[in-house]
Amino acid sequence: MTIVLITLDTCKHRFYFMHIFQQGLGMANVFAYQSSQIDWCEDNFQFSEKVAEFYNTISSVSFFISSPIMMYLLHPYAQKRSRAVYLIWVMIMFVGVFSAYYHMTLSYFGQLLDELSILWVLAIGYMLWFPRRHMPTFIKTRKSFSLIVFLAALLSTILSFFKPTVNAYALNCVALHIIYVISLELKRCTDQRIINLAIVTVAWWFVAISCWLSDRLLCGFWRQINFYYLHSFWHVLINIAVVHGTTLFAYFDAFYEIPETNPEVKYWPVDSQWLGLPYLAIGDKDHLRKSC
Ligand SMILES: CCCCCCCC/C=C\CCCCCCCC(=O)N[C@@H](CO)[C@H](O)/C=C/CCCCCCCCCCCCC
Ligand SMILES: [Ca+2]
Ligand SMILES: [Zn+2]
Repeated sequence: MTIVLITLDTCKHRFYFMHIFQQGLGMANVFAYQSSQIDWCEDNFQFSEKVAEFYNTISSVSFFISSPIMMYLLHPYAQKRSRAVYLIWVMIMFVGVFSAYYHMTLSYFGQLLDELSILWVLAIGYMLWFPRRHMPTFIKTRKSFSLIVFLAALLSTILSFFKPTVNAYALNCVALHIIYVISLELKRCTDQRIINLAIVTVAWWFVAISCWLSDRLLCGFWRQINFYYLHSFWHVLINIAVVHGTTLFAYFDAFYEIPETNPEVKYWPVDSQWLGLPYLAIGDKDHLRKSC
């Protein structure tokens, strides 16, 4: 009897919460097609009445192509360092699924799933890779740093319900902080391969964010020339930037935390910076340690 009452009570609160949630947004149904307050430049329902933005939906698939490849390539590093490396890429697969669902429906629920999954990937990235020596001095261990990041992500999750239109801009600002951290790391780095990787990472991000901003802010212009694919380009370009960025942070992390493994950046399938995807390999030979 008690269990039934508790269940009924929880359900009542859940419905009450959903009611406030929907009333607050002035929407009939958060799952409904086009209930999101954001609509990307691409024409809606061009090819099917089930898929709102076809190219934006299809390009989201790129996240679940890169993720299994990176999990496979990073296997030796994850074994030595932490299984959380796999978690990052599993979460990025979820980002891909939620992003596809969001662009397919343009629902408010889809938007939140997309944004919150990105927020939590970033949070796990910070917990795992934020360089120890740049942590505030009052934080003594990675465990306490992770707790603070966790609480900040939790608070941001709650805040994200209040003004949904600013969430994406706020997430993009985190990328600026990541670039700042990269610049701090590069100050003590003399390995030209790593410096090149950092430059290429920021370059991919720059092209990606230019597409994102242009799609958001200059849609009128792009529509005039019937070219509204910029957000789908962003999906692919940010995916490439994330592959490069995560490899860079994995390298910094391994260099300081597990130096005995001789970490080395390699490229797959061809070991060329121009033709391959970068990943962190665990070295099997002694090579000259450069300073970064
Ligand atoms: C100590 C730092 C550790 C860094 C770890 C980096 C981990 C990677 C994190 C995030 C994955 C981002 C995946 C992007 C998904 C895009 C889905 C999407 O398009 N969503 C849009 C709606 O469809 C939405 O408007 C976009 C919101 C903004 C997302 C901002 C992502 C920031 C990505 C940071 C990338 C870092 C790469 C290196 C930067 C120089
Ligand atoms: Ca649209
Ligand atoms: Zn998108």
